[in-house]
Amino acid sequence: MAAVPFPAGSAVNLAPEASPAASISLVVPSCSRNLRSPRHFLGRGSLLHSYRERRPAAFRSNAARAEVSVRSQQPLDVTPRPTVLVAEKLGEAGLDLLRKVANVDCSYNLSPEELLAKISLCDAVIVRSATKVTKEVFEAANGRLKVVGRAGVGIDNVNLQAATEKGCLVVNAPTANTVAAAEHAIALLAALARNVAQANASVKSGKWQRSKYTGVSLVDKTIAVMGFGKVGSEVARRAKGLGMHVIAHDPYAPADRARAIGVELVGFDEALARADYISLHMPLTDDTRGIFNDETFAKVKKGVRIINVARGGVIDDAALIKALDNGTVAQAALDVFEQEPPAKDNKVVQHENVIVTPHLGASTVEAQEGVAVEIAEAVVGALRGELSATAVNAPMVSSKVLTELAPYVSLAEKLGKLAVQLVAGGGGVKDVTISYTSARSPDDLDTRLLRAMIVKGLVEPVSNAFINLVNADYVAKHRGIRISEERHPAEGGSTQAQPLESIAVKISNVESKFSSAVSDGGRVAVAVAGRIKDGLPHLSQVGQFSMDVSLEGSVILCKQVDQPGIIGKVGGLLGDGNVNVSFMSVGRTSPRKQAVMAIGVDEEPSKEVLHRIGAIPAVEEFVFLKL
Ligand SMILES: NC(=O)c1ccc[n+]([C@@H]2O[C@H](COP(=O)([O-])OP(=O)(O)OC[C@H]3O[C@@H](n4cnc5c(N)ncnc54)[C@H](O)[C@@H]3O)[C@@H](O)[C@H]2O)c1
Ligand SMILES: O=C(O)[C@H](O)COP(=O)(O)O
Repeated sequence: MAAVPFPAGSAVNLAPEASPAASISLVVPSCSRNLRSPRHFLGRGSLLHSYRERRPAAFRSNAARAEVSVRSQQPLDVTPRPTVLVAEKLGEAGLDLLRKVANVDCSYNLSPEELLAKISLCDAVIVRSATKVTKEVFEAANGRLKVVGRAGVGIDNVNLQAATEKGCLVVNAPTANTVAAAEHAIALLAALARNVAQANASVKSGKWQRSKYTGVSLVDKTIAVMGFGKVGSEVARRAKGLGMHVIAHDPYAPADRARAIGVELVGFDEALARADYISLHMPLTDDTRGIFNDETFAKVKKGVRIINVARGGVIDDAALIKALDNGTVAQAALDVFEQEPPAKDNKVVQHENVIVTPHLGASTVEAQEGVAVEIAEAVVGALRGELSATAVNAPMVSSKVLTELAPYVSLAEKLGKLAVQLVAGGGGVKDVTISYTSARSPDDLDTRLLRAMIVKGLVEPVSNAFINLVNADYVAKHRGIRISEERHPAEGGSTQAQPLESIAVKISNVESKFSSAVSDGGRVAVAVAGRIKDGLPHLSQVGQFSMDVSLEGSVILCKQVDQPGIIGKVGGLLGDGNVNVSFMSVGRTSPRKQAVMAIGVDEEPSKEVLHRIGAIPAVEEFVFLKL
């Protein structure tokens, strides 16, 4: 240990000298720094942070409120309440949850134009299946809309691509209406087999046609469940209870789940060929749109009965009419339609062998209560910046992983910010390599969050883009930034308990503003690395110079000829300029040769102070970097 002259009260920490990793650190005690919770890294850094930035007026009014509040000594709420538009009917329990944290605007049955007009005033919108959340809606939101909550399962009415591009999180309520949908499928199955709907209408019209409405039995018949997910599995269980043979087709369903319920998983064609009843439970996607078409109906058992509680678009209507007319399909029961509500003269709806319900699958009292709470919790969590377990367009990161990665999330963003500021003409970043040094096996280290935050750090300082976990990969790709990730085993000192020893960010094929940041044996690349020390992000490497600077406030990097008195001179100039130094570290190649000094500062030095630092004869180059 050696004393280094610096303002009184500083703690001094000298790392062992070695070349080129030697570093001398000066630790200036600072006020206590509370580690923010993971949700705040995500929230302030992504969702809520942007929400605040984009609402200066709201903040001005909050500042005014604060003043009044201080004078009158009333409790102060300085956080503006987000606005949640509830565009379709939602259960009271969900609305109550929302109202605790947000201004809730229940505007049902908006026309598309009315939705476009309202959306820029909303931080979140909650819809069911009737509201189309189109690309135009995301554009009209003007960056304010941060969450779309789908109070149900199917998200085919939300333009996910547009949501992702705008960094808008889409969450759904995937579990609360499962049983209701399965029960409705079974209700339609039984009604179809026993002509309940037609017979009911007939009796009410004064007729008594017993032989006309003779039905067919369910017991011992084969039902093919197409889409063996949540609803499909519940339908399968219930169909087995009715004494049916249940087969299922789902290219992605695990065989053990099917085995556990006693269901045989089969290929698409085999399901068609064997089924007396076909019940549809797959989502509407590009792959499933019109999957029941002329070709498909040519493969079914003649006289098959079809139940669709999934999505109308899965069946090609024209093909279904033909199949009904020629007896290939004996009957169909439909809860869902390509266009909802269907036109009055819709031929499928009007067909005598078709029974219909107006998209009632999820419409039970119990399901709607559950869905309302499920979606309200997801939207409130997302507005707080928490990652939702039901996120549709963002990686799901468990809360355990989130908690342990929290400090690294902040480090990652700061390293991205530092690296891009070292690039001369900041916009030309194309090749980025992220290196994670960890004692853990790659399977135990989820780096998606860190990669997203590095992209955020890289792109936001040099653009007006808003980046979060939802759109980081899209933005990087869109800007032609190639991100490669490397993992290196930790060399020592770090344990499995610690997720990472260090993170390094290297930008290749760029010119550096600060030549000492160049690494890669002289090839053009700027590189910085950092680690977590005492729970806080620290800069540990710039180019080939090792150092140890707490990454708070801003950083001055200064390359000089290593000689006595430089640290004092720079510190003195900063002190004269009323700039508080939080941390200082010197890394050098060998004594009295070149050194890179990193100085953490709480305030931004004036141009005059920076100029005077640059004018110190031993200083060869320096750069001021904002964090
Ligand atoms: N009518 C209603 O009110 C109502 C209510 C709830 C759900 N739904 C709809 O039912 C569908 C299923 O809901 P869920 O909660 O079971 O969803 P889920 O995601 O749990 O299940 C869907 C299953 O379909 C499978 N699948 C995907 N592509 C397939 C294909 N090409 N062939 C066969 N299977 C395929 C998936 O692997 C998955 O297992 C969704 O479209 C949903 O919108 C409708
Ligand atoms: O996908 C769903 O959850 C169902 O189709 C229910 O839709 P709904 O919320 O409009 O009833």
